[in-house]
Amino acid sequence: MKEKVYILDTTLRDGEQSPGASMNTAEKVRLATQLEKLGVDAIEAGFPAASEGDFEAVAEVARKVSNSEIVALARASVHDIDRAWKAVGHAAKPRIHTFLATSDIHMQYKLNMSRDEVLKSAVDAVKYACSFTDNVEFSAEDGSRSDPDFLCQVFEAVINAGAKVINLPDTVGYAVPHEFGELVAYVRKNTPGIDKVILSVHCHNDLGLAVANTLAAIENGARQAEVTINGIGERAGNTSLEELVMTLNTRPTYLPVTTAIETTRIYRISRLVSMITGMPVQPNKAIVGANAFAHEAGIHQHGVLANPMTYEIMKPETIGLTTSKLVMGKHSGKHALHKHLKTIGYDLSEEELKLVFKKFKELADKKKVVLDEDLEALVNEGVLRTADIYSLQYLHVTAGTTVLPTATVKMLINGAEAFCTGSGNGPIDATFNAISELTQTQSSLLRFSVNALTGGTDAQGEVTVRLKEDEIIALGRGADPDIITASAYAYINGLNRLEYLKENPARTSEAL
Ligand SMILES: CC(=O)SCCNC(=O)CCNC(=O)[C@H](O)C(C)(C)COP(=O)(O)OP(=O)(O)OC[C@H]1O[C@@H](n2cnc3c(N)ncnc32)[C@H](O)[C@@H]1OP(=O)(O)O
Ligand SMILES: CC(C)C(=O)C(=O)O
Ligand SMILES: [Mg+2]
Repeated sequence: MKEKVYILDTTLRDGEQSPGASMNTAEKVRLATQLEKLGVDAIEAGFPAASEGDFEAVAEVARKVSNSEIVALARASVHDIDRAWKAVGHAAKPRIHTFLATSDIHMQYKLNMSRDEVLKSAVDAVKYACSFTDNVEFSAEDGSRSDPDFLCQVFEAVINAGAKVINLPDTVGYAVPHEFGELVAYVRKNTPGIDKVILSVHCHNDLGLAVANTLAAIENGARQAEVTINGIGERAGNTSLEELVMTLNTRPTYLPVTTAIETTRIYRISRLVSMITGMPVQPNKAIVGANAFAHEAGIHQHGVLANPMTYEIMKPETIGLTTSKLVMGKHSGKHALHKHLKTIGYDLSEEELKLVFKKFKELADKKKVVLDEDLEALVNEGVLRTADIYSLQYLHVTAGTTVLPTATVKMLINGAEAFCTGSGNGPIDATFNAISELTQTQSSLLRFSVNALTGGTDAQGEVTVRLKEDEIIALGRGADPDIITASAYAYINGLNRLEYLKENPARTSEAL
């Protein structure tokens, strides 16, 4: 039988201490309701003495949530504890969390207090909080940099004063896993009464070790982990809930513990936190990053198509995603391209695939991600087309603030040279009018879009047009550093496709 590790989520308190991540009451309530559904044992909703707004938010969360404990943070002071209790006293399961620093540097420079004064103040605070509720947590701020014997002395005293949860924070993220694990073991061995309470840890990620330190602590007997969604929190953040829980879930024999977290809710709550706080999740973030279940390299994509477990240690469904993603880019291979083309409606023969694959690689060298629309154009161009009727030979455009935009176009039409001059509202309109005049076509332009294929003012411009003639629709695409030339290529490309589709109506639905 596995022992339970209690999860205290502090996204609404320490997470909110991320610069710019402040949440209002409605946002805190919305998140707290989702955290409750996620199955966290306790929600630290805020620091009621910090402001009227936070007091209100904690009080409202305490009204709305009934399954998870609602925790309010307070300094070791009568005023803060009074505010904390006023805010959470009406919760179905309230907890007061009071804290005081125990490291020499914090006591000397920040608190201006001696060890004896800190010991007394911690005991007084816990006793006062216990006059409201028997559910009191005490944290020794900067515990990991405190003298271990003094730490044990303070813990013993606050346990005797009534604290039910004893928290050992690595406030500044200075600990390393084996050392932090040893400190937890030391505290367990040298604090009388520690087995009657829950030993908790609260790690920060300044060295990127918050999750590793929390795991080391659990390995050594800690049974509450303080975490945040997406690992947000003061400075570099806190232990990330999703990384901790998914490590325990994915490696079930690593530690003999379990949590009550409903993992299939992880992805959506990660998105919600990101949306509410305005803090984007980095794409390569473990578990919830956009790339965590995305594969770009051809060798990986081939493996994943054969059996996802070749390159996926977790099923995407476990965190609430429907599937993993095969991203079409310059590292993709033929297997993935074939499969992807099928999903967007093109079942190509071996020969056709070879042709499109070559063009796909050329395009992928220029573009970061190849979109479905690009693939569609490649298929249309490479497979669904015969020799062009129209091609551009020459284009000269005059445009500016004081001249009528004019375009002179020379084309090859069925092998014969032809040229004419057209005018229009702008240089592209003038070019299109000249081409339309030369080709004597009646198509209408349904869409015209310009994208930069690369960055900077020297970017390749890519133009896409959608043309319609007699109920037949064709896409045209052209690329050139000059967007007027790119537009001419796209228009002529679209006209060639229209001609082809008129001759081959069976291909029409594929080209749409
Ligand atoms: C590690 C952590 O995450 S701790 C939690 C951090 N969270 C916050 O700070 C919440 C937001 N904070 C605030 O809104 C404000 O700092 C308040 C309302 C709490 C206090 O504001 P102020 O009274 O203006 O004090 P200020 O923030 O400048 O300084 C902190 C004071 O608290 C004292 N203090 C710090 N920690 C504690 C503690 N655990 N117990 C008692 N006093 C403490 C400091 O010594 C200092 O006291 P002083 O004013 O007598 O010098
Ligand atoms: C208040 C305490 C638990 C804290 O956030 C820390 O020490 O990092
Ligand atoms: Mg903290």
